[in-house]
Parts: sequence; structure tokens; C-alpha cells
Amino acid sequence: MAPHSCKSSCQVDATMSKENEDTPNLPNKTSDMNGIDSNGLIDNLSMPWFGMDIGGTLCKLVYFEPKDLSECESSASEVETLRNIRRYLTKNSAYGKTGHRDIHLQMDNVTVKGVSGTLHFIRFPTSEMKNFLDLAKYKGMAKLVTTVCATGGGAYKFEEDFKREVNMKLAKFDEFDSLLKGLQYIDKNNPSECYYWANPTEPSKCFKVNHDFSHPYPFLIVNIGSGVSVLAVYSATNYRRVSGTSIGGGTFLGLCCLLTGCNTFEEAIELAAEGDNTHVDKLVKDIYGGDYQRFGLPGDLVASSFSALCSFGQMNSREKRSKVSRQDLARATLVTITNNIGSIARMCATQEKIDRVVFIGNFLRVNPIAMKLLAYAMDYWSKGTMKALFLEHEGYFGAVGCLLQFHEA
Ligand SMILES: Nc1ncnc2c1ncn2[C@@H]1O[C@H](COP(=O)(O)OP(=O)(O)OP(=O)(O)O)[C@@H](O)[C@H]1O
Ligand SMILES: CC(C)(CO)[C@@H](O)C(=O)NCCC(=O)O
Repeated sequence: MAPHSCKSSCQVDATMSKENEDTPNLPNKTSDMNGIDSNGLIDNLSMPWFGMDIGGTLCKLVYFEPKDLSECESSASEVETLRNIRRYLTKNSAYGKTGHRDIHLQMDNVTVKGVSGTLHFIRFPTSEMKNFLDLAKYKGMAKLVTTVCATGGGAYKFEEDFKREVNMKLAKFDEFDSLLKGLQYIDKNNPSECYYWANPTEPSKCFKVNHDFSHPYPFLIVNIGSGVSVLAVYSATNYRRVSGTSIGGGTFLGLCCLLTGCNTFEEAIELAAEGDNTHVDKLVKDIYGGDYQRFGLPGDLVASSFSALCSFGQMNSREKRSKVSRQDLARATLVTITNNIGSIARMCATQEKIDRVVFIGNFLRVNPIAMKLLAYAMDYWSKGTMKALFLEHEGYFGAVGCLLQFHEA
């Protein structure tokens, strides 16, 4: 099975600019508003093959492209529009300035509701929702698509806008039900979905190792989005949201932009990769002169985040602050937020007596520093009894899960 074809990571844009695109040829709509033509074909061909997870920062859009669409197209009245939409989504990797298709995550030869096809993964900032709706209208979706599956807070917040702007009804599903449904489906369909980091503290020896997650229960999910939710999962349908924190991916990005003047998540991560948080943080050894042995606190452990900027050795704090680079500040912000999340995750796992902790959410996108830090912290503080696991489709489970739930209903 090769469902997870590893193509190059690619970008599809959702500022959704309308220039340089195929202009769709809008047909007259002849099928009824449920999208079913006289042959029942449109039901399979058109909507809802879209699942959207509209989060506080990013909107994740999953498009299922049925394999045999071309065979059926000749008898479908909406073919031209459908074909244009499909071509637009699957042939581009960037939509406008801010929409991206994660081609490396594409899953071929998967089955949804008995139909074989390909799952495409697209994301754009939720702040671009108006542009997205304009584009959807421009592409003829208002005349074709009647229902889109949606989850996340934005499924509620933007429900009226979808109706008003593109005459689309949102079939809403709970974000955590969707997340778990999508996670189970994707893990089942992609043998290399789940992994852990071996030797996370030794850069030259650190590598990803595939993990068999076919018998997953119980496990803890730590979903690091704008905010963080922690779920204890006991079976496919039995789970609880045991904790959460507002100090999450959104906090990292907001603070990093404020402290360094950067403008994007990618820039923040690049800066962090070149920085050194020990120029910013106060370590145990800065306080103890070495380890605090009695309670097992190593000298290199961060004792107090950012507090080297208040006082440090012989240097006064203003002098110290002027010597700290943007890179150091970005790194310290990343380490602070990540360690805090790791600490909450460990406490929840201990309380729930769970030893497998799965970290997901787009905060982990292109972010090996955070993943390795979490891997190390879970291992170190649990004395090797807990394992940090990661998933390749880190931020897309909700979008897939709501699509699946619609087709199950
Ligand atoms: N291109 C990007 N633009 C903005 N943030 C990004 C980007 N890539 C990764 N991130 C990180 O991912 C986080 C959002 O993750 P995710 O999409 O999982 O959450 P969300 O659904 O928007 O939030 P919530 O679930 O809290 O509503 C951001 O806060 C940021 O840290
Ligand atoms: C509000 C949600 C659930 C939206 O996905 C998420 O951003 C979150 O879990 N925030 C943390 C809220 C808290 O528990 O403090």
C-alpha cells in the first residue's frame, strides 16, 4: 500500500487571488439542491467531498478527489464546474498569497464511503476567510455545492457567512470527535503515520522512528493549535477533555512577532533554529553553580524562562538585553512555550495513568525543535516511563474526521 505518496512539500494559496487562474465555465444548475441528479451521480461527484476545520489561526481544508470521476463526468450536468474546481485545487500548490497545499501529505488510493480516491490537504489563515468565500463564489461553488462538512470554532462563527456569501450549508461536527475520527482513519491508511524521535538531545544521533500505533488505547492527545487541548482517549468513542491551556501555538507566534519583529510562523521557526535560549533564560547552574542534585535538577535545565534579561553575572540587565539577538529571543520563546506544554502533558498523563502521549496540531509544523524538546522532556521527567509520539498529518485530523462523519451519518 502506498497511500502516503511523499511528493515535495508544496504550497497552495488561499489569499485566493483570482488572477492567473482558469476561469470556470459556469453551467446552468439542473440537479436539485441536495446535489443529486437523475442518475444519483452528482451525490457522489460533488459535495460534500470537502471537510473544513476552521480554527482560531488556520483553516484546514481537505478535498477528497474520487478516482473514477472522469468516467462519470459525461453524464453530470455540473461537470464543467466540477472539473474546473478539481483542476484548480489539484493542479496548483499555492492559492493566492497565503493558501498552501501540503503535497507531501497527499494520500492516494484511500476509500471514503466505498469510493476510492485521493485526499488533498490545504490550509490558509482563518483571517482570509472572506477571500476564500469570494473565491468559492467566483469558482461557481455557490451554484454547485450545497453542503460542506465543517468543524472547529469557525464552523459556528462563519456559518452565516457561508450561507449568505455562497449559499452553502455547513454540516457541523464537534472538533474533538472529528479529530479522533480523522486520526484513527489516517493512521489506519498510512503505515508511516506515527513516529517518535530517538536520541532527541543528540543532534547527530537523533532520528525519526516509525511507531506501530495499531493498538493505541489508552493514549493522551495534546493538540497544540492556537490554544492547547488535552484529551484522554480510552477507546474509539470514549474520551474526555482533561485539560487545556491558552498558552499554545498562538502564544508562541504572537510573542515571537512582538519580540523579534518577525511576521510569519516560518520566520519565527527559522529564527529560533539559529538562536540560543541560554542567553535569555536563567538555568539551574546560573543559580546553583551546577546541578541541584537533591531533587534531580540538572544544571542545564531552565530554572526561569527569560530571567537572564533581568540580571546576569557581572553585566547589568540593560547591557544584557542589548546583547541578546532576535534569534535568541525566538528560541527562548519556543522553548518556554514548549516546556510549559510538555509539563502540562506529563501531569495529565500521570493523573490519567497513561504512558503514551501523542502531540499534534500545527504548532509542530516544520518544528523539529519543539518535537525533540517534548520527546526529551517526556522521557527525562517520567524516567523513561512515558513516550512522546507524533503524527505526520499533525494539523489535519479534524478536517478529515468531519468529512468521514458526514458520510457515516
Ligand atoms: N503558516 C502558519 N501560519 C500561522 N500559524 C502557523 C502556521 N504554521 C503553523 N502554525 C502554528 O500553528 C498554530 C495553529 O495550529 P492549528 O491549525 O492546529 O490550530 P487552530 O485550529 O488554528 O487553533 P484552535 O484549535 O485553537 O482553534 C499557530 O498558532 C502557529 O503556532
Ligand atoms: C478553544 C479551543 C478548544 C479551540 O480549538 C482551543 O483553542 C483550546 O483548547 N484552548 C485552550 C483553552 C483552555 O483550556 O484554557
